Amino acid sequence: MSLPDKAFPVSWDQFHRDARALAWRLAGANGQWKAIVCITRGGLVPAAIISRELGIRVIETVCVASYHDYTSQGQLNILKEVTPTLVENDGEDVLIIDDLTDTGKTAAIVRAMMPKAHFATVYAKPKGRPLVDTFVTEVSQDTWIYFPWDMGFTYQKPIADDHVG
Ligand SMILES: O=P(O)(O)OC[C@H]1O[C@H](OP(=O)(O)OP(=O)(O)O)[C@H](O)[C@@H]1O
Ligand code: HPA
Ligand SMILES: [Mg+2]
Repeated sequence: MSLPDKAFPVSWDQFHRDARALAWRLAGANGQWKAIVCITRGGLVPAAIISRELGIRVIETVCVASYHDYTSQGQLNILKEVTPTLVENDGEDVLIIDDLTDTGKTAAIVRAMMPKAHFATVYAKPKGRPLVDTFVTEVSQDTWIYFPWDMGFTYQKPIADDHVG
């Protein structure tokens, strides 16, 4: 397991604000979306917030798993495909939501299923950025984003304990 150099921890409050900021951007994008397809599991949380903000009540899933042991990506497994009615017309008027795009591999696979859909993530790293239509915050490729649903409270050492000089 290799840990990226930098950490970008996100609290529930910040995630809610960032997902709402994504909804504002999408509202300005003039899309008339008939459904949200969220990429599980990470896309479930922003999809709930965006569906509330944009009044989209049809929510579908595409179930993909790739990061098997923490930060190392393995084979991409599609555990469940999207319902065929949404794939018709190449996913026109469908909004695809995920929490982030990193290498862009997940986005590329799901985009290929619905090439005309609008793809949105809350966070994006440089490699994945070209694959998304709308996102809120970019972080560098050597940063790991820590989501609030993966975290718990732990003791933090004082900065001075590790500070030399
Ligand atoms: O751009 P990529 O390098 O493909 O990585 C991005 C994907 O990785 C994470 O999901 P993961 O497969 O870990 O599953 P999870 O959402 O169930 O945690 C994240 O939620 C994205 O879906
Ligand atoms: O930076 C990340 N954080 C959490 N999950 C992820 N899956 C791919 N990249 C990341
Ligand atoms: Mg995911």
